[in-house]
Amino acid sequence: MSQPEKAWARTRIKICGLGRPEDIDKAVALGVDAIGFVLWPHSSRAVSLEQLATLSARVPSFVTRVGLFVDQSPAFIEPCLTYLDCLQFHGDETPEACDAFGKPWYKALRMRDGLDLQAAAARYRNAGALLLDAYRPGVPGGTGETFDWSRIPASLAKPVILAGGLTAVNVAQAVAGVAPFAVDVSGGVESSPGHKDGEKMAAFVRQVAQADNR
Ligand SMILES: O=C(O)c1ccccc1N[C@@H]1O[C@H](COP(=O)(O)O)[C@@H](O)[C@H]1O
Repeated sequence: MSQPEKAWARTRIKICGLGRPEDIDKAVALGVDAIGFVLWPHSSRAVSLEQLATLSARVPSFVTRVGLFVDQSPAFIEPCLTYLDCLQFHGDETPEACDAFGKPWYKALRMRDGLDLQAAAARYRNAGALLLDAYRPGVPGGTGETFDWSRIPASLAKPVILAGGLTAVNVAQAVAGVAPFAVDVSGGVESSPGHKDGEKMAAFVRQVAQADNR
């Protein structure tokens, strides 16, 4: 894989699927850029609206609170908006559906065979970024699986958030090979579903910094 030129001074980090106050405090202390709350109720990492209200209050200014949704109705999403800075759409949402909430958003795309990323970037033209995740039929995300990073074009009209099976072991290689705007990790920094592991989060953040030569 050739080394793409870095367009960013540093690789942003999002840790997703946090459900415990102590995990949020640790992630914030480690300097992550974004905290992800899974609001899709079928996930083992899902938080309720009440939990979202409590957990989001622990996140200080300048750390982005991201809400993850999978093909959910406006009636479900709207009450969550007060507690979120940005929306991650991880299903088959249309661009119009993503645009409907007056919040910054980005679109997750699962890297199934034949996916045309250039066409997707044009279609989701109002997205702040494209999050690229592994494809497993019937599972919308959070699989812990990687995909072939060489499928990502060197030049794409949207910033790339690289996700899918990232861990402290492979993230430096991912950052060097893809030069994404950001990396997103969930299962790779867990001790069990929904329970983040402080050491694994710290190792992940360290590896990204090293890959950035910071
Ligand atoms: O984490 C979940 O439970 C989840 C459920 C439905 C859609 C997406 C989900 N998580 C996102 O999946 C990617 C990759 O996660 P992993 O690091 O491979 O575990 C990431 O963007 C999570 O935000």
